[in-house]
Amino acid sequence: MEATLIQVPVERRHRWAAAAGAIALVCVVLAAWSHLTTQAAVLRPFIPIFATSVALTEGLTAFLLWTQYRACGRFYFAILASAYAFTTVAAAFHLAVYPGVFVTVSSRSDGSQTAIWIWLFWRGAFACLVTAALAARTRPPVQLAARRCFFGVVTIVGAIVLSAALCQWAIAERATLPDLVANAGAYRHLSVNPATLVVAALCFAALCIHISATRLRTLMDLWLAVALFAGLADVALTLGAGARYSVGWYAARIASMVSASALLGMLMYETSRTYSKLADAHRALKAFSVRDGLTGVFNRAHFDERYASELAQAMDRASALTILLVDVDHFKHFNDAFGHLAGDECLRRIARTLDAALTHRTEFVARYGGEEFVVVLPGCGAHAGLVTAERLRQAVVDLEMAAPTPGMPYVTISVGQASSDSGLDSRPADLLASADAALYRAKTLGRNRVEGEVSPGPKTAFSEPSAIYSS
Ligand SMILES: Nc1nc2c(ncn2[C@@H]2O[C@H](COP(=O)(O)OP(=O)(O)OP(=O)(O)O)[C@@H](O)[C@H]2O)c(=O)[nH]1
Repeated sequence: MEATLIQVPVERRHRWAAAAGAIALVCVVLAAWSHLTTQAAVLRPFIPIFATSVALTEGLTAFLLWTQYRACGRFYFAILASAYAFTTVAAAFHLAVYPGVFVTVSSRSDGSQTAIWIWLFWRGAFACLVTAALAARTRPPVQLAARRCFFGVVTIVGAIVLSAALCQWAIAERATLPDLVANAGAYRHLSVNPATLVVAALCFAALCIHISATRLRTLMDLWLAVALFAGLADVALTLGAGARYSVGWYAARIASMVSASALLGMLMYETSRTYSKLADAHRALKAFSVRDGLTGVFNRAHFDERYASELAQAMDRASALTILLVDVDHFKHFNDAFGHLAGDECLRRIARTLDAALTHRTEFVARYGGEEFVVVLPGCGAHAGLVTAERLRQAVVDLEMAAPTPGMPYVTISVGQASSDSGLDSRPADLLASADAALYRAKTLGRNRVEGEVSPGPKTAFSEPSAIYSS
């Protein structure tokens, strides 16, 4: 799984999605092109909706880019986040000064000029900052967490302060800044003003530099190109629109929304995919972490946790629970005679056999350590436990794995049994100690046998040594 989106290579489906977005935008531009200057209805709520949605999407994009920066330390993401933070602030100011939203339409102190100057800063700064980010693309990540945080905060806060300062300056200097919009919102001076042409050139250059520098190899490159392309379309349409609330003006605002949301859509989609991949990886890791690497049955840590909770549940429900401690007989001889690899294979086969011999979903086998296994049988009393233990012992004999020990043709196991319904103290450790004592007896009484701890009454051997011993 890729650590950050900068490393996610572009796949065919990504190209199709980005191409679909760009083609939809081109269709909007073409559809509007011959009617750019046609006046449309003046929808006053449009600007608040437009500016709020742009500010929100760009703010969210800045935040997600910041989280990418925090995760990987690549300064590239910090600069991109600052580009979006800049435009978030500019969009908010744009809304605040737009004529007819919070200020009157006609007075000289309104935002008839400042709104468009702020829009120019917004478009120009976005193009510049995205291009500046390219320079940091190949820089190694900032490793130290404190430095990472410091540089990131300085970059983003710097962009926010710069944006707010430029917007404030545009508001303060509204009397001296050249007029871009004539009375009644006509863009008479807009397309001939050098500032506008510089911003248009910056947007075009940013798109070309971005494509040639990145070759659109990663997801980030691809969707940033869509955002830059939409930004350029916004500028081109605004220049051709002729006036506010014309067809071209509305089309430009749509392009601006595409520019604001292109990267956000990709970031949200990829973040949700990353979460589902993480959940899969977590599930796989969890399943893997409870298994013993050699035998594939549950490991000791899982046994410790699950055994205690199964026993507690059995106590709560007043039902029984049996545990069987299983030890491979004379396993050292086996290893010495056939080698450790054969010993490993022997343990694997015994583990599989024990596991396969269990009949209930709640029963389980774990490797207790070395050549010892433990079997937990919830809902199983002392007598049924001894029957199961005997079945397991026989199943291992039936494997007919050759043993090197004199008088023992096959590998065998000894089993010590203890049950919670035997009148014994039923704390997990006590039950285990009883099973261990029973196993010890099975060993001392000749191996290949089951010994149970049944109380009250004398401790009983369940099975006599098998016939294979006496041969
Ligand atoms: N191949 C292999 N051997 C192991 C593994 N874990 C423990 N052993 C071996 O198991 C053997 C256990 O020996 P002992 O404790 O003397 O027990 P034993 O020879 O089975 O004798 P009894 O238990 O008294 O029947 C040691 O030789 C360990 O090296 C393992 O993962 N793989």
